[in-house]
Amino acid sequence: MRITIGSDHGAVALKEEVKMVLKEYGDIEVTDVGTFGTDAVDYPDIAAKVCADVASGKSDRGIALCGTGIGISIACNKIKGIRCALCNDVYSAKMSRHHNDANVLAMGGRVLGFGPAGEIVRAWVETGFDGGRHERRVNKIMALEKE
Ligand SMILES: O=C[C@H](O)[C@H](O)[C@H](O)COP(=O)(O)O
Repeated sequence: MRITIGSDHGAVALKEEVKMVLKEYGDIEVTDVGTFGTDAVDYPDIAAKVCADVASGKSDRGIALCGTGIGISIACNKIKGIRCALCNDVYSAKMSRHHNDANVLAMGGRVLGFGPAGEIVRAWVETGFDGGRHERRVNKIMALEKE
């Protein structure tokens, strides 16, 4: 699996922790689009970089982080082809894959501790899409982009 990850200044430390979790798998190729320091950056710019990789197929999925996860998830969901789920718990992370086929995970660096965030990432990476009735609904979500 190829994953592009990015964060604003509010989640740089979390981004490093998430990368360590992804590295444990051994077969996940991670692209880090920044930011790399504590200087303030604008989360829509990071959302655009993460989602460009997912929408183009360069990456299979994306992980987008900011202080709360709210701003970057809103921005990601403006981009065609993206279904970004803001998840602060493992159940939501699993369901975002089972039912929504979320291709971008958002989390908040000022919300989550490293332990819970790691569990969320593992659940999200390891869970598949159920299809069936959920495929119909996801297709309707994607059709909304064309309106
Ligand atoms: O939803 C937005 C994110 O939480 C941002 O990380 C946050 O707004 C950045 O705030 P500040 O510029 O005060 O660090």
